[in-house]
Amino acid sequence: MVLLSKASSSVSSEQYSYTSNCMPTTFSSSSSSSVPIVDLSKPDAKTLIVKACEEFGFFKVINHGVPMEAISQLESEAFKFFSLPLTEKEKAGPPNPFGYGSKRIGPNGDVGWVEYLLLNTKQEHNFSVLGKNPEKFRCIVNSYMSCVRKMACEILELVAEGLKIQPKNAFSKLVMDKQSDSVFRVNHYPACPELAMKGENLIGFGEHTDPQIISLLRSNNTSGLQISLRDGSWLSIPPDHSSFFINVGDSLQVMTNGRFRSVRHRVLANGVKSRLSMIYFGGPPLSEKIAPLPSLMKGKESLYKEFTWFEYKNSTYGSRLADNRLGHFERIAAS
Ligand SMILES: C=C1C[C@]23C[C@@]1(O)CC[C@H]2[C@@]12CC[C@H](O)[C@@](C)(C(=O)O1)[C@H]2[C@@H]3C(=O)O
Ligand SMILES: O=C(O)CCC(=O)C(=O)O
Ligand SMILES: [Fe+2]
Repeated sequence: MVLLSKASSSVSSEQYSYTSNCMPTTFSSSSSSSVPIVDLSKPDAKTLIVKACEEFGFFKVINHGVPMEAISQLESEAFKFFSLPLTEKEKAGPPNPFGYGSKRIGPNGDVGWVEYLLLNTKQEHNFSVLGKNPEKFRCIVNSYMSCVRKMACEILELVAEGLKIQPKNAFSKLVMDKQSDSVFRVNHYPACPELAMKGENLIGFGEHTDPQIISLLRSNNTSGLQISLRDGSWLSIPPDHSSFFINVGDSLQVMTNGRFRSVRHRVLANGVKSRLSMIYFGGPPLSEKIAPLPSLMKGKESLYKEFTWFEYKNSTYGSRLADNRLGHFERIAAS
């Protein structure tokens, strides 16, 4: 069921007692690059962001303005939720597409060493099944999301300024729109002690790109996140619980006509410590046309066919995690 790098083994822990299907895998990783760090309070932020989005589709943000209190309250509520008995957590599931999920990711057979809560940002959830004090959980999730949405807006305005796009809210207005189809996810990767003993790798969340515009990720201090570099090697991202990590999503790649790179990334589970991550996926309204901004075309053809976010999202949910989802929407260049 879950991928390990060497021989087969049976994995068991309190809530994870199942046998994994182990497949030999080689995990090459790179250590010669490091991730760009952007200080949002500095005047060079917009230039560094554009460069990072072009080169990596990924960067780390410091001085982000999200109060540590909002972060730690959510982390503590999330840990409380994930430590409930499985039967309690399953009351908030299955994720179709929102709710509690365990091991299965998406509707098409992907699996990972992860359990999660997937929420939409329009607060249409039945929070009454979310743990012991659902009202408290709801307040904490809402205040965290509004802080992170503000940061997403700030970053997207810096992107527009860095790319000399007018008006500067060309991207940010999409995630600030009341109809914005944004998603919020909390992932919990339990420690897998068997891995520590065998020195093996276990996929927590398989490789993929995020379909939305931008993703803002914060995790506790447990490693696991890797991004794919242009040469195909994997770069391990050292965890930093006080910073945020930003991913360019497929939609931003399209809106910049391929100038920005939607980064492939994955998570490996940890043998010793559990990882908790919270990700805000900033998406446009469903009816929004996703197309390159005219000012970025400079007489060039669009690399992509026209589509709405609704069409892209539908196609996404028919795909496997590792698929190249944008592939269907690329235009074949006329020679
Ligand atoms: C396998 C899948 C899970 C996913 C929907 C999909 O069919 C392909 C994209 C996956 C992804 C990756 C980024 C986000 O975590 C996510 C919520 C999203 O929008 O696209 C997940 C989807 C999911 O877990 O439902
Ligand atoms: O949990 C993480 O650190 C990243 C997970 C991820 O990439 C996702 O949920 O799309
Ligand atoms: Fe992701």
